[in-house]
Amino acid sequence: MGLGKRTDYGDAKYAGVQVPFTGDVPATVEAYSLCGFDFVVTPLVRDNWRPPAPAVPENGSLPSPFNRDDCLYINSSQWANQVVGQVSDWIQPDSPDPAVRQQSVAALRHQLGWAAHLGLQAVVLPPPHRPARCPNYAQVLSQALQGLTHMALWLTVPLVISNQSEQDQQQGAQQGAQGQGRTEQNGGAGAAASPAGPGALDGWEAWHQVRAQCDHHNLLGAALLVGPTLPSAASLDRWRGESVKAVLLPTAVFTANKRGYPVLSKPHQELLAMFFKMGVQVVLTGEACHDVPPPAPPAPGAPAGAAVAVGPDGSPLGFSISNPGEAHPLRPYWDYLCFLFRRLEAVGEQERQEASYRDYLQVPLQPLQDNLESQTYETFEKDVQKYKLYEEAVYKALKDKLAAAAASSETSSPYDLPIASTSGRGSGRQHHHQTTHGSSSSPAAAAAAASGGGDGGPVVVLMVVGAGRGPLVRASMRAASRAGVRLRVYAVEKNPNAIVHIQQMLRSEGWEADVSIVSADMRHWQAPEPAEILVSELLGSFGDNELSPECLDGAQRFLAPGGISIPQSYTSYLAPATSHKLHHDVKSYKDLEHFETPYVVRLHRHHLLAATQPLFTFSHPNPSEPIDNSRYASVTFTRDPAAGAAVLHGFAGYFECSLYGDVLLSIHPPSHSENMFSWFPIFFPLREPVYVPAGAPVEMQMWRCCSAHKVWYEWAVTAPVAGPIHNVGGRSYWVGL
Ligand SMILES: C[S@@+](CC[C@H](N)C(=O)[O-])C[C@H]1O[C@@H](n2cnc3c(N)ncnc32)[C@H](O)[C@@H]1O
Repeated sequence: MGLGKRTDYGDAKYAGVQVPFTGDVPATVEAYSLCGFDFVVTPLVRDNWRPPAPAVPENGSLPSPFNRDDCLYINSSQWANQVVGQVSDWIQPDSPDPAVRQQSVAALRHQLGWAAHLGLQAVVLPPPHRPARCPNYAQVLSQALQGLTHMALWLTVPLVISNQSEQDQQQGAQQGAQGQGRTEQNGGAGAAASPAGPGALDGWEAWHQVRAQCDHHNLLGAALLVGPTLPSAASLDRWRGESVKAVLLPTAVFTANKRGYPVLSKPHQELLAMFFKMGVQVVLTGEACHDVPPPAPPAPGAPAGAAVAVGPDGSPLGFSISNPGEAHPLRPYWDYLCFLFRRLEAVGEQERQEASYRDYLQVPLQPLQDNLESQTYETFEKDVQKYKLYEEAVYKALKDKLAAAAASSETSSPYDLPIASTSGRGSGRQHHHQTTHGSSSSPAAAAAAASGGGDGGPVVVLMVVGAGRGPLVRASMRAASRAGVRLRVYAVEKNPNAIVHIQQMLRSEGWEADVSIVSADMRHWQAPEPAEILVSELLGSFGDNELSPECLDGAQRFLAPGGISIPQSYTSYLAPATSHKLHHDVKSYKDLEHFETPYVVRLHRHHLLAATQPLFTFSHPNPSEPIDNSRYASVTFTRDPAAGAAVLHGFAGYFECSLYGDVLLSIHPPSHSENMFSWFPIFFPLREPVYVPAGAPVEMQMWRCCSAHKVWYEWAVTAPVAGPIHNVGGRSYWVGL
């Protein structure tokens, strides 16, 4: 029935329970569903079942591997949705004993085949018995995965593996191998520095061994087995980017509170909260092992025979116990999971709206090369916070201009002011008529406007370049009104369709006299007068990737000496990232091009392996002569050794932008502008996942390349191992100039 009614954490609301082998699946499912659990995990065969000898009978027909009574038997899709199969725990495909190995491989194949035949949604696989080296296990799984279309394999991965059991396994393996006249190399995983603590192995290493050999197959996921001792928080974070399908939570991990109810330690609660938020389901394992007091007497008005359900602290949970399942010994564990799930903070409105974009690959916009659609502008314009920041930046710039003008007026004549001294409404309107009909305004009209009668207040020439449907014009007008300044605005936009919306805005706001619309490419427009302030928003998720530098280099011709560009500068940032989901989605295109394309993504199930590093900075206006917007950076990301080894799927990119003075507009996580949602991060994928040993730094190279008609990025990993340079010569992805 779900841990709660909330839907904001996806499938995490469905909890499962591991149960012994059952011959009567419907009755078992029913009993545990009365107790609250949504599905059961049950063995596919009886414990004592072993595969038949491999001999083929004389008549050529293959022997049936199972009898009806030996194996899980279901014949209804309803049960298939509520049953997850469990592969026998004794199976050891990498046993040093050849007989055990052969029998294990045969049993694993039989059981996987049977589970697929039943149409189960998933099966839980036993943990690799030799976590440091399990090629046979991986090979059988790999073969099975090739034939599967929907059934998932959930590999049990203990978060922490006892070192002793691994040593025993290795010794056994060496003895076995010597007996056969050959030796085996240690796979390395067992020898790696363990974030699991002394005397323990890192379960992540075992997981990585298997999934790497299974070529990162999407139907192979991890079922994380939680023990009483947890590894470091930094190492647990790695699972955020992995394909975790379930958390196996033994009843033995619970402690008892003062009233005897099963509860979890604070670190375990936090771990569970992390997985709930990732949408991961919990499966309770083991028998009830807490002495829970009998249910409290029924609440007044409750149905006859009902008892009140209470939480671990004894407080009523708001519902009555009126069915036998609620008196089930595992019920207090389920109640506690409900309690933890229900108390999670609600997902914010913004995050809820973005939920459908989570980990969804989008190719970045190219607003210079393409004309954006009205709906795209409409989406931009919903971001109130972005325009507030622009308004603030324009306001501060105007205030500084006024202050500078006032300071200079004390020492010189008013005609020297950096601000045009007057503006006549009549001249302004005329000016507007000229520009809306053509693609440029007339210098004569501008000169007339600058000297025209009017009310004698200060007038600042402000140009919005790349005005879209006009929201930055609106923000600038608001800032001017706050600062007590009159603006003469030029709204320059190369998308003729967007201009229709600006015209409408000017009419409805009565700004026709103050704003001139210019239908032109800012790089080629001949401005009738210099601008004191140049406002633009040409930023992509990586800052410069929508070609703001190239456009503003063209536009700065008409910025007055000492004029201000808003933004003043922007810097891109990168961090190495694990994201199984993104890697899989890019890979599913089955071509090179998609691995050499950066994507805009609302990153969700991902993990940053190290802190971000700054990459490329652009400042405006740019006084360099000639201007060179190509860039190269070599970046090293150091990692906390306690975080353990990890896998690198690509790089997450962000930008931070100084609009003016201290007004910052940022999607860089440490400084992200509050409530701003216009940009999702960017993701640069890698063709092959890279194993990063514990504590090993990641080094990458990134180039911003420019030619006459396009700009593109190339990127490569150079440590811990060198990999291919991606997108050489912009062969797969570029931004058109
Ligand atoms: C990201 S949109 C921003 C639009 C608007 N300022 C806003 O905040 O909603 C960038 C706009 O700049 C325009 N643009 C891009 N390059 C341009 C250029 N070289 N000259 C004129 N407009 C340009 C695009 O057509 C687009 O309307």
